[in-house]
Amino acid sequence: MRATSTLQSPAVKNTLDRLFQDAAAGDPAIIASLRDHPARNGAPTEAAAMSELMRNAYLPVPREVGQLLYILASGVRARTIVEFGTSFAISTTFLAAALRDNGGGKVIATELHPEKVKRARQNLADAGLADLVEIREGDARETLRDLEGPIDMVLLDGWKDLYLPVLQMLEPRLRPGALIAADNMSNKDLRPYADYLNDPQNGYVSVLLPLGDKVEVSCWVGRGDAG
Ligand SMILES: C[S@@+](CC[C@H](N)C(=O)[O-])C[C@H]1O[C@@H](n2cnc3c(N)ncnc32)[C@H](O)[C@@H]1O
Repeated sequence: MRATSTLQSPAVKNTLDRLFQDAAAGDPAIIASLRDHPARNGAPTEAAAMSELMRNAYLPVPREVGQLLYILASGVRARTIVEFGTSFAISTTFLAAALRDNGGGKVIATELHPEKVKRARQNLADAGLADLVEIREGDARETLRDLEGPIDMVLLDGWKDLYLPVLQMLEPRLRPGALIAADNMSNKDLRPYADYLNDPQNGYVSVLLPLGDKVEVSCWVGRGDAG
């Protein structure tokens, strides 16, 4: 009998359980070891250098945020989803599971660290979802530049200073009603992003959800003549 949701299939469930366990076992020590690093104390650090420091850290969305991503992608019957910041593909797995249940589509994912790209591809293969994901290795500002629309949904979960430029780059290809989920909104570096999304002139209706480290969920309504 078919499971009600692909999230309940043994391959997806077992893969997510293993990845969340590995993240819980390893991430706290990595993050603690970097506590005094200049990059964690506000000093500007180039995206690639930061990714190298975090090469073994999962930094995943929590399970409830993963569930939210599945719900949003299912709710808008997404076919094309863009993900900025893939790491070991935990969030990607939730998004791809929704695509499977929507009848197909593609997550265009992007990750800067080559070793993480390899591990993410393996994890997606283990979950039986590799056919629904294209991982573009490199800097999102380059890898997502030539993307074809229309885009139904975007997840922003890379380094925080790039949420706004990456979203603005994708904006011309958002379809009306596209959903944007931005994780880690409690990070003060995301104030300019929140301000932009909450200014109605910019074409979004937006709300902050108290899940995990806080998630901003926004709907692209466009910059038409609001009268
Ligand atoms: C918070 S983690 C992503 C976690 C992932 N979404 C999950 O739930 O499993 C952020 C990831 O974004 C990647 N990243 C940061 N800046 C990037 C950029 N400019 N282009 C592509 N990837 C980037 C980092 O290497 C890191 O692996």
